Amino acid sequence: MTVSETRTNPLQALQNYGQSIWLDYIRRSLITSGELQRLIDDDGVRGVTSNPVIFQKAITGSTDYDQTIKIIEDSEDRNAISLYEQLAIEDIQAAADILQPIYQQTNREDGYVSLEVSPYLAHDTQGTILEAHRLWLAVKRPNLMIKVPATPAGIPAMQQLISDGINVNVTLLFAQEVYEQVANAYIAGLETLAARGGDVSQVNSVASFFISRIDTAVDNLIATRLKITSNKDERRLLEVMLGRIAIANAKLTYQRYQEIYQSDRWQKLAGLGAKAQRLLWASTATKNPQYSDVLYVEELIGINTVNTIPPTTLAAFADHGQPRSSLTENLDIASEMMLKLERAGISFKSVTDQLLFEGLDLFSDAFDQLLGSVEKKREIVLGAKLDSLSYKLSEDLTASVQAHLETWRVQGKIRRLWSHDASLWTGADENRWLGWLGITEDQLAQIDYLKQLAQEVKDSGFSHVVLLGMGGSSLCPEVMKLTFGKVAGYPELLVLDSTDPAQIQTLLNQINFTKTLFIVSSKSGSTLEPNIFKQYFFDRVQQILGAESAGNHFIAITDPGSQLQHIAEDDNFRHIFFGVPSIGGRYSALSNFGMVPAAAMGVDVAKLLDSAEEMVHSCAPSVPAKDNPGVVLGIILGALANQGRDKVTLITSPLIADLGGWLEQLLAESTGKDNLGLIPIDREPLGDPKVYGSDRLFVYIRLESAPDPNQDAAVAALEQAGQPTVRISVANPYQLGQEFFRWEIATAVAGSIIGINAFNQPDVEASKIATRQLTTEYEITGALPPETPIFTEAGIKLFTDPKNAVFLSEVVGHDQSLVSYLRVHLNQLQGGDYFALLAYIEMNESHQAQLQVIRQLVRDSKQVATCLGFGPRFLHSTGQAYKGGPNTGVFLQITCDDAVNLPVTGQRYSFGVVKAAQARGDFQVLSDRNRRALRLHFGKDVQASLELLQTVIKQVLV
Ligand SMILES: O=C(CO)[C@@H](O)[C@H](O)[C@H](O)[C@H](O)COP(=O)(O)O
Ligand SMILES: O=C[C@H](O)COP(=O)(O)O
Repeated sequence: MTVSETRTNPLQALQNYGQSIWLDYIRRSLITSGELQRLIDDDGVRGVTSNPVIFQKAITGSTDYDQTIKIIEDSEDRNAISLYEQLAIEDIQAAADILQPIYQQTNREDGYVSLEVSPYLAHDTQGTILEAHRLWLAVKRPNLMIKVPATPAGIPAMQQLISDGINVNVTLLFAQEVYEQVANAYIAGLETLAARGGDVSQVNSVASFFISRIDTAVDNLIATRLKITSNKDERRLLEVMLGRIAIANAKLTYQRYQEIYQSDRWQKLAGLGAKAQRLLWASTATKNPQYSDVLYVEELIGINTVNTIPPTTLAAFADHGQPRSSLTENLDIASEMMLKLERAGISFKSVTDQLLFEGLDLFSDAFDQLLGSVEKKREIVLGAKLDSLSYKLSEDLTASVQAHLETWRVQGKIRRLWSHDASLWTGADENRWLGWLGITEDQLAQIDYLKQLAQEVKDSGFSHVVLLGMGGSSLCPEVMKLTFGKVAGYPELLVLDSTDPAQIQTLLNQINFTKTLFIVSSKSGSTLEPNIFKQYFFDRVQQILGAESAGNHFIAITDPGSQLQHIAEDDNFRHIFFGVPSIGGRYSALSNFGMVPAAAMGVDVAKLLDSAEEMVHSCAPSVPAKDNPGVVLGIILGALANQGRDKVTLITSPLIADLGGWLEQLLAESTGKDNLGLIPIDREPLGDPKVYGSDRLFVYIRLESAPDPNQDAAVAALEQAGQPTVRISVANPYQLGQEFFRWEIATAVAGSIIGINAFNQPDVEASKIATRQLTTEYEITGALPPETPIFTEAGIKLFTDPKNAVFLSEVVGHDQSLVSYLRVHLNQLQGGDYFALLAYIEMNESHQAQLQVIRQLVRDSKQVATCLGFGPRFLHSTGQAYKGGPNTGVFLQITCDDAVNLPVTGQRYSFGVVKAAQARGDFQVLSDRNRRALRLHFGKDVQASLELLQTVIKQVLV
């Protein structure tokens, strides 16, 4: 090319027409490769815009960011949104620095880079204001523009931000009327700033007016009309509008711009140095290949405008663009075009309303994808440090799960969960029970007191720590004890959660009072069992060590202001650790109820909580449903329950088997109510696939450091047989903290899908009341109300409620025997039912083994799910679902005469009486709820009675 042939770059030439070209694109390599600088130098680019779609394409579709994600994650675990923001902010800052000279040379007219607030805030004025301020402070560049959508909530936010001196790019503008609101809000914002004595010349703003999407939408409507009309005039009218409405709309809006910024009102601000809010043409890539690829550049050139252009259109215009002052041409035709549109019966208002709606969705969807992709990249970096989850479901079940996942994503339900929205459940007081969402972070922030406690207990030379508590106050400590065992250098943890005198005696045989630290743990501080445990053990310690020293052997964990707090203060307990009132017992594992006993037994709680925090980040509100491990699990649990697969069968590696006990409470007590919910099936012996019905979901929690090959084989066989399965991999026991959190989220989500309040326990309260009536009666009369068995054989007495007694005796007829009664009772089991043994006897290995055999016999014969609970501990756990959940349980309660008599200090009743009252209270509520329940009462020789029962059951099931 000779010198004379050298032609000015058409992009550069646009400056001569008063138009600035910005680049509608950002990506890290654009900056690091020097390409942005080249575009500035060669093509006259004077600004950069970004949006959620642009960042989604940049981060999802490239490896530009992977190394940075690794570096960040290696130093400190972050959640997806915080990772994304760091990446985006780094890019925005780098682009702002490159554009800084233009910002200065143009006296702050150009040289801006835009960063959009979260699209999830489009309907939240205050949220947008806060987020914009946060991003403004984080980016720390004067040539930043914060993008805010032109929604009814976004416009007032923009006005406020302008008055705060923050540059704003108002985006998603389609309609002239909305533009006018935006321009007025901008002017009002500047007026406020001026009235406050602020420097209005420092603030700048653009109004991003979308172009091509209008033609796409209108052309589609026209095409539909053309298909159905043969009227020539109408066809001509319609055809003439194809590809012309967007430009007409922009021209008329530009005319309004000129009028507004010539007004007297504006002139006052202009006199103070204010800059007009320029119209910025966005969405200017041609979408219809039949139109010129530079249509939305060539036709929109005018003084004091900006066109933000994506790279391909930029290159096309540099190649063959023909600049001319086009915006003010043929305004009459533009007006006519808009009138014609209305005349043709196409409502432009409906089109622009719809475009705004779709535009918001598009950005939200892109943001979801972006955050999902960042989460995936984060998971790759974390590897086995994050427990993984996979599932195998039938096609139907998969479709149902996918549908729920999509609903949760589209309706922003994870964000609603994290923002404590009670309407996700029943709209009662659920919002008051979500404190567990933030507990891991809070605990880590004050980890020192847990470390100090661990050191103090270690130094004190205690041989045992005894945890006295029930349900939510005992099950996590029990998981810690059974998983971590005795930690070298620390006392051994023992957990007492039974009023069975034999069980208490077994504990007494294990400890030396002078070397034992007791932890009385009760959130409410008013639960019967921990209260009488405290009375008993405190009295014993006082007797041995004297009144002065006893308190030194006691720690309390309770909610502030509880009765237990006052008792602990009066008795000079060594420590009182507090719970968080907005965390219910079963969600309290990662709070002091789990962590104080764990620290006392020498578990590295900082390590456990750090690991849990990784799962918290994965379940964060910013992680879309399908990538959110807690939500995925919850949706599977909820969706399958709603289709009759409500028996959540837990298979746990031997070393972490006790997690099942904790999960039982969480799932059953949270969801089992209103005749709905999940029935957890824990520790049921594994069987051949043919012994299971079609009411199960199997969840295999595999400890990768110590898996059980038998479980592996059984689960593989179940998958093979088409049973629905979820697999969770836990690399090592310290990652159990992750499961506590994942399952809490999952339970809350499942509860929402099932449609119940996941945070109350109405039927547990009912049996507490029934028990209290009985113990009160005992205190007055010295005896529990008399009761008569319906049948007795070999020292085993049968009790039931009057209705069931009539039913049983009618069916049994004259053939009265233990075998007959049990046969009739068990014959009530139908497909979809479950069988539960409720044993108010000492929970020890030999009793468990015998009851497990009975359970397995019933399961194999009836092909129903089976449960085993020891009373009274299960009352604070699965008891809720047995009474309040689906009425599909057939219950066999077992009680016994106590061989040991242990008095409760200060009471007329003994522990044995309390246990008997609990069993009777439990039975009474089961009956009140029309459950199918039979009670067997053994004599003192429990072992022998269990053996007999096993024989009888075998005869029943032949
Ligand atoms: O709003 C601005 C600039 O302020 C742009 O980044 C704007 O988001 C984009 O031009 C559009 O989203 C692109 O839309 P489209 O070409 O996909 O229809
Ligand atoms: O799960 C909770 C149990 O019912 C015990 O309650 P608590 O911690 O208030 O004593």
